[in-house]
Amino acid sequence: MKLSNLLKDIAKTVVDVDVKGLSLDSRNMANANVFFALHGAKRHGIEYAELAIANGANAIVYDPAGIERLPEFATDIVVLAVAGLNQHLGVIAARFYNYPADKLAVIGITGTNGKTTCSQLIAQALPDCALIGTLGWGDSEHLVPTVNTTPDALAIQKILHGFVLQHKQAVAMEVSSHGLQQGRVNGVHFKGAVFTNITRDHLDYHQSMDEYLRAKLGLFTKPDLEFVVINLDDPKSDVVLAHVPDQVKCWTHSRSGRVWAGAENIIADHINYSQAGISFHITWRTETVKAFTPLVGSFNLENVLAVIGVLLAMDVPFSAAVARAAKFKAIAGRMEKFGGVNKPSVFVDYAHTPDALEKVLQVVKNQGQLWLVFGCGGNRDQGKRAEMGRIAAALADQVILTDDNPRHESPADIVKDILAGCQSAKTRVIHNRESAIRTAILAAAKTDSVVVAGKGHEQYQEINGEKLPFSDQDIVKQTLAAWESAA
Ligand SMILES: CC(=O)N[C@H]1[C@@H](OP(=O)(O)OP(=O)(O)OC[C@H]2O[C@@H](n3ccc(=O)[nH]c3=O)[C@H](O)[C@@H]2O)O[C@H](CO)[C@@H](O)[C@@H]1O[C@H](C)C(=O)N[C@@H](C)C(=O)N[C@H](CCC(=O)O)C(=O)O
Ligand SMILES: Nc1ncnc2c1ncn2[C@@H]1O[C@H](COP(=O)(O)OP(=O)(O)OP(=O)(O)O)[C@@H](O)[C@H]1O
Ligand SMILES: N[C@H](CCC[C@H](N)C(=O)O)C(=O)O
Ligand SMILES: [Mg+2]
Repeated sequence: MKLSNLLKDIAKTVVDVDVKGLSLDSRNMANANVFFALHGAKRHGIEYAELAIANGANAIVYDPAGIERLPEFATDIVVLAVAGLNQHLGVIAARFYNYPADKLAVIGITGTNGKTTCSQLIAQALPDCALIGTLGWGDSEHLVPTVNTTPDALAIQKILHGFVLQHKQAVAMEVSSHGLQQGRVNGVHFKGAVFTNITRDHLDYHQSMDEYLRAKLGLFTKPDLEFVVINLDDPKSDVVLAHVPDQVKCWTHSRSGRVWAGAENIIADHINYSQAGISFHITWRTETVKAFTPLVGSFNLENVLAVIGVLLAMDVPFSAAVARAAKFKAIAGRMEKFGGVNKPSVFVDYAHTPDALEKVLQVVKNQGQLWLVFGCGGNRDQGKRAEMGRIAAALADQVILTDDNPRHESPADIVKDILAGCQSAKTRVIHNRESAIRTAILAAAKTDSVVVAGKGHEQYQEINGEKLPFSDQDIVKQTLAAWESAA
């Protein structure tokens, strides 16, 4: 394939090259000869062009933004400027991989919370459905880890191409607001788009909640979208629905009885939440049936309803969709329960936003004393810290503030920000996360509950750019064994 074909209607190529492969990272040029130098958040890829050339690049396509003076390259290197390159990259990669998304039913899921849960449940329910998201990409049983929830534009097309070769039928893909803003999903043809909710997060990156929502809306105006599934109980659902083009079929769900005129509405009522799961009645069109899912918490009912919406939109019969919900398996690091039965119940959960933390604590409340161990990530939204502190103080009986990926920030400063919302006798600080978890569990009575929030499935603690091995799940298991021996 020629570079001129890849860049058709995007940039004019005077000298052409045969394209062997694409890369946007000078450190990873294996099988690639075209290097895309992006205007990054921290630096410009052009700084690495020489290294890319040393590693095999013979064409450099760069974003002129942020470049004062272009370095001098050898004459046999093709050098091309493309304004707004990151927004074009997805289409360029889609062309290179022959539009893999057109051969798959790609379902994009966006929202502050619930993306991983919904995508995993969709993959559990649909045959030959692959995943791309926080837990990795591939089959749910064999996920390849990803750095980002939504990978970069080149990686996405390459992954989708691999799915086509493996004869996958569908893909459930988490679409983050960063991914949308940076054009990582441009060139992906989505069949369906799901909106879970929007609450505070990522205001370090987006300028305001309006900007954050604006980024998310980008998923609902993708060309050739066939259907959307919208959570009508989220206060911003009207805004999302208002942006959906007329020809796209709308599915909605609610627990409140709300319906949307002209949409296919799915309603849950007679809801009974328990530690064993959720039983409810579900109504679609004129049919009402009894339903059950083993997942716990009101937020998981929203996730399950969204997934049932996707299944219906994909022509799965209503009874089959409801039957699948009864078989859903819990997802790693999301309300993952350890202990219980003559031991404290310990929940490892990925709540790292105020809304998620509040919802998780509400689920576990009233099971003895409620212990909470959590912290907030460094180099992320600082404003959410005090809010999470306030929620912790309001809902938990004992709070231990600890470290959660401090990255390049001082752990003491992060905790200080959280403490602004929860300075009280019930709060103490133990920076070492292992000690914090051990302290909570060993002090808990057998009827108590302990929530360890924020890291869920993560297998590391990120400090100063280094990811040190660390697992909440492992520490919880070890400490529960120690609790039992001491009892
Ligand atoms: C702030 C942000 O989103 N950054 C993402 C962005 O990197 P960047 O623009 O900061 O890149 P940079 O470090 O400035 O480098 C500029 C360019 O030079 C290149 N480079 C850099 C170094 C080098 O040696 N050689 C080289 O070629 C880089 O590949 C890049 O193209 O583009 C990269 C490639 O797509 C992403 O991996 C990176 O995510 C970083 C790791 C990150 O932490 N992102 C988080 C905030 C994020 O994206 N989170 C969302 C949402 C999470 C959720 O709520 O679920 C996600 O989708 O993961
Ligand atoms: N629908 C929901 N509404 C509110 N909170 C939720 C919902 N679903 C899950 N949660 C909470 O949010 C946490 C993260 O859930 P999940 O991993 O599914 O979200 P996500 O959107 O993929 O998050 P991330 O942005 O980090 O990828 C869960 O551990 C739970 O505490
Ligand atoms: N995808 C989210 C995950 C946060 C998880 C938490 N453990 C943290 O590090 O803040 C982010 O990158 O903001
Ligand atoms: Mg996720």
